[in-house]
Amino acid sequence: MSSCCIGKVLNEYSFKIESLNVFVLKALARSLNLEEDCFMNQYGKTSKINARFNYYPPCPLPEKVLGLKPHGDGSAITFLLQDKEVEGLQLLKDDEWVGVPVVSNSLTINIGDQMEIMSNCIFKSPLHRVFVNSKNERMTLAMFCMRQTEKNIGPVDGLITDETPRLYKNITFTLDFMHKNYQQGRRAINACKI
Ligand SMILES: O=C(O)CCC(=O)C(=O)O
Ligand SMILES: [Fe+2]
Repeated sequence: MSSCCIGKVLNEYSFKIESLNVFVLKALARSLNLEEDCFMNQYGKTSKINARFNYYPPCPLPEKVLGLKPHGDGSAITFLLQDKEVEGLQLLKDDEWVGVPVVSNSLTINIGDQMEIMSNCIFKSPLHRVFVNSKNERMTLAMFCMRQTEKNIGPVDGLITDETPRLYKNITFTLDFMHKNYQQGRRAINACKI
């Protein structure tokens, strides 16, 4: 596929992901009996999508190497197109690493740090990692939908009550902020907690 063709396909795919993102943001808001635009309003009309192509070659020492070290996504929502056949993604659930199965013709949807903040920790951004194997290569495409401008994000008003106090500061959650924490082996979300 020529680079021009890849650009066109990726552009079309991004538009489809953006409508799916709006659909998911509204559905998450409705599930909490909140006004359906409340996440989108914070998130802004100028939402950004970062696309990351992940390629994991076969590795002769899979028990010694990780494809991606444990991390939470910095997005609000991530839409992951997994490899058609090869598994590798695991997420931490109740202190155990659980494999995420490959389901054909589907997307894996992950909650990111920005949604954890906006929902005041009702929707949690799970720690996840990728393992490699010695036989097969693996390829995935992650679409990170996020707010990325200078505007702050924070827990939405309707979720802060006497019983459920605010857990996160209002913060400018940029990619830079996220990557700095990641490189230093820390979770950006922890730096947002009150
Ligand atoms: O490749 C995968 O299965 C997961 C990728 C991922 O977690 C990421 O790109 O943030
Ligand atoms: Fe991730």
